Amino acid sequence: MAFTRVNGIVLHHQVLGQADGPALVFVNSLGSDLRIWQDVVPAFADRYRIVLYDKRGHGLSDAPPAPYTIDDHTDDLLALLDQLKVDRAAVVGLSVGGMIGQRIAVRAPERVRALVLCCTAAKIGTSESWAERIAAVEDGGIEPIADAVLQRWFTPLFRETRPDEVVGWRNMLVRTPDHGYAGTCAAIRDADLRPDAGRIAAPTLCVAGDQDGSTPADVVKGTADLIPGARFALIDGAGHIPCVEKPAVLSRLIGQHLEEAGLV
Ligand SMILES: O=C(O)CC1=CCC(=O)O1
Repeated sequence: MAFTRVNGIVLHHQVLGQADGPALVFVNSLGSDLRIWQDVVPAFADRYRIVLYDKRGHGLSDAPPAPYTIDDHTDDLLALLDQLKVDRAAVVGLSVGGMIGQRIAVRAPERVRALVLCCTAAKIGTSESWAERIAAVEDGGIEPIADAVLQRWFTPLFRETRPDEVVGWRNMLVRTPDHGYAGTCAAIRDADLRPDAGRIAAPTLCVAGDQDGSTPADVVKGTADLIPGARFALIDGAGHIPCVEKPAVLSRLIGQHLEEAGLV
């Protein structure tokens, strides 16, 4: 666990694995923090230098006043990599984390060796849907929307058979600062990365969950189709957070992609 000041805010991050291995960065989703990667990291810790962090407004990182932009989040990641002296990294991003991954691949292509875009898209939702969500959170906090979010995060099977874990991940969600959450909703609302998707040069794998209620498989596939050479993979029995629900399957897909990209 470490804390670093970048762009005027403190970011919480962890560096694990092999100090001299290729860098592998994981970027979390809306309402989550770096703990969502805990069951994926062990598959890579023997070969990679792994960087986990809480993006602004989330986890133990600072939550400056809303709103944020995807470029704010991207600036934070670039500054964090500078601080850690990581010149180039493979980037795995979940949902809004995948939007940050797409943006860094366009803005700083020399720093991205490979990209895994998990349950994400170049455009997520509509301005109206995000405006509604921001208004709801500004009005009553995250608690009243939490159960609806959890329904998109996890499949019915996961929710029925692993209720204590659902409670734990729900606790993570509702403990996100309201303005950190709403600020990142605004970043997603305002981001349309489709015009630049064709400029992504990093080898890219797009992964979808077959029961994802937030970025359905056809939406993820639509983004894969915009990125030159991108591959698409579908995980059966997964919602929006396969790093929690299907970590072994996701780890295998990430590992194969990184090998094909020549990282190890
Ligand atoms: O809360 C959701 O609907 C899931 C989600 C959308 C963007 C993100 O990062 O998570």
